[in-house]
Amino acid sequence: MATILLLGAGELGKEFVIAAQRLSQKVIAIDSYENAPAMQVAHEWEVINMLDGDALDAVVKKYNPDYIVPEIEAIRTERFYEYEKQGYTVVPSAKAANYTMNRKAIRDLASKELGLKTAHYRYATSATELKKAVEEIGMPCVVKPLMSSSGKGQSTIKSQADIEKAWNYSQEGSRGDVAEVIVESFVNFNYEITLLTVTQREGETLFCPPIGHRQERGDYQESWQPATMKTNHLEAAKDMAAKVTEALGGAGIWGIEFFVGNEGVYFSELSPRPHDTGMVTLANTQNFNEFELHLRAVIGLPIPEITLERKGASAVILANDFSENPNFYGIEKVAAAPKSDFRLFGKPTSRPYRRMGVVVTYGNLDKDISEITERAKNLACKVKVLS
Ligand SMILES: Nc1ncnc2c1ncn2[C@@H]1O[C@H](COP(=O)(O)OP(=O)(O)OP(=O)(O)O)[C@@H](O)[C@H]1O
Ligand SMILES: NCC(=O)N[C@@H]1O[C@H](COP(=O)([O-])[O-])[C@@H](O)[C@H]1O
Ligand SMILES: [Mg+2]
Repeated sequence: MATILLLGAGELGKEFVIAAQRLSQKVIAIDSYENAPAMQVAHEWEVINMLDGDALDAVVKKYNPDYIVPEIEAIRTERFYEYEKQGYTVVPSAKAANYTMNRKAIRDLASKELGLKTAHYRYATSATELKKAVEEIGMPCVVKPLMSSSGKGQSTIKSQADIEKAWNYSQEGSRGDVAEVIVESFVNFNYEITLLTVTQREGETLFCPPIGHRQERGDYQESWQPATMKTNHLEAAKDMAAKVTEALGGAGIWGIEFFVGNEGVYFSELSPRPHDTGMVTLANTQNFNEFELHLRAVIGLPIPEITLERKGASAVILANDFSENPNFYGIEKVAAAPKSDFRLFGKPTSRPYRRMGVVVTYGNLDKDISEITERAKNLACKVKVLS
C-alpha cells in the first residue's frame, strides 16, 4: 500500500481519494479548513496553511509519503524541488506544480520557450502599469491575478473606465503573496475545450476525447464529452499538450485548456491534476474516469488505452449565499431523472457562487449531445443550496 499526501482536499481530491481507496492506497488529505470534502473519505487529515513552507515541510516529514499529490495551486511549491532532491515523488513533478502555480511561469514557458500559440499578453504590477499594458494589448482584454483559479479576481476590460476597477478586483481575488496580473488580448473563440492528457512513468502519453465547456465569471458552469472539433484542430491541441507536458515532466493526468477560433487553436493554461470540467467523466463516459486515470498514473499502474464508452455532460450546483449550514433542496428531482446522477461535495460552508455539487447525465454514443447537456443544465437548476 502506498502512502499519498494529498495537498488540497476539495471535490476533485475527494473523487481521487475514492479512487485510491478502491485500490487500497493510504491517503492523508490536507487543506486549510476542517472537514474539507476529501478529508471525509481519507485515512487521515490535517489542517495547515499550504503557502507556509515550514508547515508543508512538517507534514511531509511526519507522513513520509510515497507520493505528494497537489490538488490545488496555492501551495508553497518552491519547496517541491527540495522534496524531489530528498527522494520524494511529487506529482506530476515539482516543476509542473511550481510553474502552474503562477501564470507567468507557465505562460512564458508555453509561448516563449515552446512557441505555442497563445493570446497576446503583458504583465502589470500596479494600476499605472496596467493602463500601459492595456494600451499595448488593446481592448477588450482579460485581466487575471498571476495567482488565482476558478476565475477569482478575473475581469474583462472593455473601456478605459474598467482599468482601475479591474486592478482593484484582481487584488481582491489574488491569493498568495504576488500582486502582479497578466493582461491577455480577448480571444474571440468559437468554443473552448479541455484536453485531458495522461503521462505515464512507463508507456505512452494518452489523450481523452476532448471536453467542451462553458464558463461564466471565469468559472466552469457545464461541460460535455466528446466536444465536436475538426481533426486538424484536435491534432494541433494534442501536439501542444505533448510538448508542454514533456517540458514539465512526470506522470499524472493534466487538464490542458485551449480556445478554438477562426485563426486556429490557442493554448490557454493547464492544471497538472484532474480538471473541474473533467468531472463529466464521472458519468462513466470513459473506461476510466479522470480520477482513476490520475491514480493509475501516479502509482505507476499501466493504462493500456482510454476509450469513449458513452456521451456525457455535467452542470454545476452553485450556492447563492453565505451559510454555515448549507442544505440541498430539490435533489429528489435529479434522482428521479433517467440517465442522470449527481455528487454533493459535502463542503461545510457556502458562499455566493461556491461550487457545492455537480449533476452528470449521459446517453449512448449515437445520441445528440445537446439532449444530454440540456438535461444536465435543467436538473442542476432544480437544486437549491439554502441554510
Ligand atoms: N484571453 C481570453 N480571451 C477570452 N476568454 C478568456 C481569456 N482568458 C480567459 N478567458 C475565459 O475565462 C475562463 C477562465 O480563464 P482561466 O482558465 O485562465 O482562469 P482560471 O482562474 O485559471 O480558471 P480555472 O482555474 O477554473 O481553470 C476561460 O476558460 C475562458 O472562458
Ligand atoms: N478550478 C479549480 C478547481 O475546480 N478546484 C477544485 O475546487 C476546490 C476548491 O473549492 P472551494 O474554493 O469551493 O474551496 C479545490 O480543492 C479543487 O477540488
Ligand atoms: Mg482555466
